[in-house]
Amino acid sequence: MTEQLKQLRDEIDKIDGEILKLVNKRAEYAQQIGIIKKSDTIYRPEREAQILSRVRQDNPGPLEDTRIAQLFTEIMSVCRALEKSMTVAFLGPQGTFSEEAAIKRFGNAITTLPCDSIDAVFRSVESDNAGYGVVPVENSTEGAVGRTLDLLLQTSLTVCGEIQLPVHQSLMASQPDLTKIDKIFSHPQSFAQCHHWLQTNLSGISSTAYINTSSNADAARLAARDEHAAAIASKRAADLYGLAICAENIEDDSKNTTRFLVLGTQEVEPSGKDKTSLVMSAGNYAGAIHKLLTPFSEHNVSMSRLESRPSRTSLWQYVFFVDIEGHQKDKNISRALEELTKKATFLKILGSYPAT
Ligand SMILES: O=C(O)C(=O)C[C@]1(C(=O)O)C=C[C@@H](O)C=C1
Repeated sequence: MTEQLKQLRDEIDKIDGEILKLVNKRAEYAQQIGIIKKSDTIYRPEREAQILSRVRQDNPGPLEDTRIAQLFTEIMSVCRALEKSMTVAFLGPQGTFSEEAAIKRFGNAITTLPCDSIDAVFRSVESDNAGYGVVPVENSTEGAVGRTLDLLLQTSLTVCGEIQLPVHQSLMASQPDLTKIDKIFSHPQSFAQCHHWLQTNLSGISSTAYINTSSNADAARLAARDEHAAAIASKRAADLYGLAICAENIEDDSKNTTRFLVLGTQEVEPSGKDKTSLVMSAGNYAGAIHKLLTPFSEHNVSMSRLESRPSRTSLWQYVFFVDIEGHQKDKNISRALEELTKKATFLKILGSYPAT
């Protein structure tokens, strides 16, 4: 070993000693906070969002901001686990993008509960089998996830967070020779996200050989059992089911992103940069929607999303899912919501939470 290498490693050893002391000191403080909170909610999304925003802002580099956020998410995850263990339900099986989203938000020091449907994720949190649930709500290529919207309308749960996950699809198989492949398994949304790539690069495989599965991870599981099959799924699923990656980043839009919601039972306090989700409906007359939207413009509230969905109560009646910028405790928002209550035939506030 050269003298210079030894010196650098000695420096790293000293720093590791400091980090070790400091993270444990931090964990002790979290433990004390846990005692003060007693039976109160341990997970505080607004506080975690503020910590992540501060460390990103103060980050001198060379580590990238996203790496720093990952590191601090894990530090908070282990501190939180010391206060109380936490179970998070998600759309399974293991290896789905929903699981990735759950770990992106909560870190690895959680118990994960894979569920076989979006309905089951809602049910797990409603019945207290899990403290929180993670469900997909929209994809930048494919649009809204209807089932999630329908269940949000009925549930007693609150939305207490959002997670944006860049979604990169890979083609994988039990052996790397693509000429042997005669069928492809995947979730319908993933087929749609990779439509152009499949037509250009695998034109020999007819779309009748595309087999829909309930999740990407399930597609990987099925492909692992059949040497003539490939799957479109995440790299994580390939690792999990021992598949070889044949092609990476095959999504047609490199910015392909899925937005997930965190479901819980708590009202989240303002973080300083928040979003509020609500669902409303208007009467069936000319100008009804315009009337519903005026309180937002009058109180200077920005709307980041407006999605219509059949109400499922009567024919051609719609509900509108709306995301606005700010927290329901902000003055302009609470005033707009007060007026909206008078104008809407139905209004349900799903929750305010830190915007990402
Ligand atoms: O500040 C708190 O309330 C804590 O419990 C500490 C802590 C943290 O590790 O910083 C952990 C869990 C909460 O979700 C928020 C922050």
